Amino acid sequence: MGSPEQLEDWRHLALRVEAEVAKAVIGQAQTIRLINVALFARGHVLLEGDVGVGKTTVLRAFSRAIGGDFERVEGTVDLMPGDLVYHTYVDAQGRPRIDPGPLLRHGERLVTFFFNEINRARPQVQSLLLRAMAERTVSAFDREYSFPHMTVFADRNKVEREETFELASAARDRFMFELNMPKPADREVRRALVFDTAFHDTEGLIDKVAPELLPWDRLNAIGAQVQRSVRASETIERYVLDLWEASEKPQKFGIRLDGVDMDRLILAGASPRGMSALLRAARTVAWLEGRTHVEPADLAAVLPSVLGHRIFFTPVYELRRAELSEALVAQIMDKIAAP
Ligand SMILES: Nc1ncnc2c1ncn2[C@@H]1O[C@H](COP(=O)(O)OP(=O)(O)OP(=O)(O)O)[C@@H](O)[C@H]1O
Repeated sequence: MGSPEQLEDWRHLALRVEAEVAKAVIGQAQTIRLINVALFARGHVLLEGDVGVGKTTVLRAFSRAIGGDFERVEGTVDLMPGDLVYHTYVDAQGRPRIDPGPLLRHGERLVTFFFNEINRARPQVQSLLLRAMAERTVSAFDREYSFPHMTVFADRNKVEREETFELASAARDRFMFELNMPKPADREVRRALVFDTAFHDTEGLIDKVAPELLPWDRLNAIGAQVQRSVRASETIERYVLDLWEASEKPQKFGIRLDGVDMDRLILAGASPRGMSALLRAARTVAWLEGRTHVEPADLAAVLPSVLGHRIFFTPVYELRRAELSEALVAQIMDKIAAP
């Protein structure tokens, strides 16, 4: 078990990781902070963003800074669950061979697993991934492979909807965050991305990041230690329970959305798993800020990313989910008075 001093050392390392990643990826401070929170809160991340906003670059930069192995898989309609587990080919002597596939071949060194365009992969593939995320083990070749330090980042292409398999609601709930990585709005950042050739060369950007800063095989232990060391007061407990209830019955808290029949909007609010993810993430934010108590600001920092993908609407409203969930979470933060 780590002492408070050790936890403080780890905090400095965690902040150093953010600073290193920010050398490669500009104008994405919030995304970088939240990815770091997910790493230390030991949660998986659903990434939703426009194309070409630097998703791959930010993940490769993180992978280099924290160390361990990186693996990337492309979701396609013909990908089969077995393709994640083994790889078949014919060797130089013409013999058929089977090797461990992308999930297994790194053994315990697998730390960052990037599943690109998860909504192009069939539900069978998605469910294998979800099982691997929850258990961090897979059985194959008559033995169990474990990858206890893995964090999954799954990207959902939001531009195209043709030939896609949307993640089921239960699947979305397995992700601690859904992060929306926006195009930078700042003109100076935009200018640099277009005119500074350093940002046209991903390899060069990744090289700027200092490598292997963290004892990545201790992430689980550090994360658990953070959870034990950061307290939530009774006032915070009451506030969180109100937030939870507001995700189920927003009308009870005076929340109204334009053009929406509030009595028919919600199919299901946040799950217990979702609310515990909220607390784990908020404690991690508090720790990164150098505090030992959760404050409402820590909850506010993660609430949209934790709650947005976990509120389920009735079918009439589900088509407008992106717009409605953002508006609803904003009102929940607005209407429930922070202690
Ligand atoms: N904020 C940023 N900071 C640094 N480089 C960026 C940023 N946004 C985009 N780029 C650059 O744009 C290019 C595309 O980035 P990248 O491949 O990481 O995007 P992506 O979101 O993964 O794309 P896709 O949606 O096609 O998978 C890279 O050369 C990358 O360095």
